[in-house]
Formats: sequence, C-alpha cells, structure tokens
Amino acid sequence: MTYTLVLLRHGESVWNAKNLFTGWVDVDLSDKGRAEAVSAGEQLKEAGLLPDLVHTSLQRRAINTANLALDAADRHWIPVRRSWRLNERHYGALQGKDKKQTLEAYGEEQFMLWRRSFDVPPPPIDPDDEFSQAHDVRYAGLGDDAPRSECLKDVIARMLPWWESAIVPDLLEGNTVLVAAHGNSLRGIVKHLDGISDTDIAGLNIPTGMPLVYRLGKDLKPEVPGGEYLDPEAARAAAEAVANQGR
Ligand SMILES: O=C(O)[C@@H](CO)OP(=O)(O)O
Repeated sequence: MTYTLVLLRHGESVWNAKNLFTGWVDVDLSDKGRAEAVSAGEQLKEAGLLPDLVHTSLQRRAINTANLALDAADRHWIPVRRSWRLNERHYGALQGKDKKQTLEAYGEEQFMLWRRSFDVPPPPIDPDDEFSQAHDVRYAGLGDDAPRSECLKDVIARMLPWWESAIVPDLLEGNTVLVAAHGNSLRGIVKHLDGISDTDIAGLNIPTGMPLVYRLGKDLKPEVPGGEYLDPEAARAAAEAVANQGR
C-alpha cells in the first residue's frame, strides 16, 4: 500500500511580493499567487492526483490557495480540516519588516540565524504591535500556546500533534491528502518525513504554489526522499529565489 500526500505552499502573497517578513500576519495572495494556485490545481488534475481531503492553516493565503487549486482540479467539494498548527512560523518582532533592510541592518549572520536556524527565534513581538495577533479572535482559545515568536523547532513541536492526530489517520484510510500551508510549516513536515538533520534543514526552501508529492510506504517513509515536484525544474529555480530573499 502506498499513501499519497501532496504538500502545497500558498501562492505568492502580497507581502512575499514586497519582500516583507510575514509569519502570522494574515495577508492575501497577489494576482501572481492566485495564478500559481490555479496552475497548481491544473497540474494536480493533469497528473491524476485528486485530493480526497484537504488540510489548511487558519491563514487566508493558504485557505485561498487551497480553494483556487481545488476548484481548478474540480475537487472544490472535498472535506476540509483547518488548524493553527499548520500556520506559518510566527516571525516575532520581524513581522512587517523588510527583509533587505533587516539584512542590511543586522548583517548576514544574524539575518540567517533568525531566518533559517533551527532553534533561534526572532525577538518576541509586543502584544500591542500593529502586526501582533494577540487580539485576533481566531487564536483566542490558544491561551499559553499562542506564540509571540517561533523558531523552526517550535513550529515542528506545535505542528506534529496535528500531523499525528489528523493527517496521518486520513492518509492511513487511503485518502490522497492535500496540505495547503506555508514555507516553514511545510519545511517542518518535510524535515520530519525525510529525517533531515537540524543543520541541513537550513538549506531547504519551498517555492510558492508548486505541488510537492510524497508517496509514502506502510511505515510512512517517503518512497522517493525529498518527494517529487510536478514541475521539478521550475521548483528548483523558485526555491533558489526563496533562499536568496533579502539579497
Ligand atoms: O515571511 C515569512 O513568513 C516567510 C515565508 O514567506 O519567510 P521566510 O522564507 O523568510 O522564512
């Protein structure tokens, strides 16, 4: 038995286009991002990869990407499950800041520590900051779980309970599962699936709007390490562009 998981980072957001740290700020897709989402759905349909169920974060760029992609694939009607545990990494006090200006102000080493180190979170955001989610009703029930900043290690710790309790059971029932989420929450899933080390994960970047397909064996280990992009060349170039943001 092979289980099929499709990971889809949201299409380009308006803040991706402006090169701003985004995290939990609930920005929408750009026109390019919407087109990427539609194209992702068309690619899924062409490849015969029709999701039975979709999991999304609570953020509109992922929700709208899933809706557009599933509509293009004629799968707009499938059941959906959402969780904050699939949200983007909370970028703390960097939320709303320009990536290039941050790199220039703090230097390459600090910038990369905040952006890609496994266990160094950016400084926490002030609850009254205009880009804080402290007063956002959708997170009102989180209590002490509500982050004010996260590193990738924190993302994996809050993502894994959803992976284990919601996504894995859906896969084991034989469903093709689509997960529409974010650069860093998906890096967490990939790290977990492929057993990537805390150091090597720094070099892994996920492009916007490109389906990444994992076929998993009985033990939920990937048949092809790293999974397979439906358009591998475009994905390689786009992942490199993500790696170079701020430069
Ligand atoms: O700003 C963010 O929330 C993320 C994803 O867009 O950026 P980065 O790739 O720098 O982690």
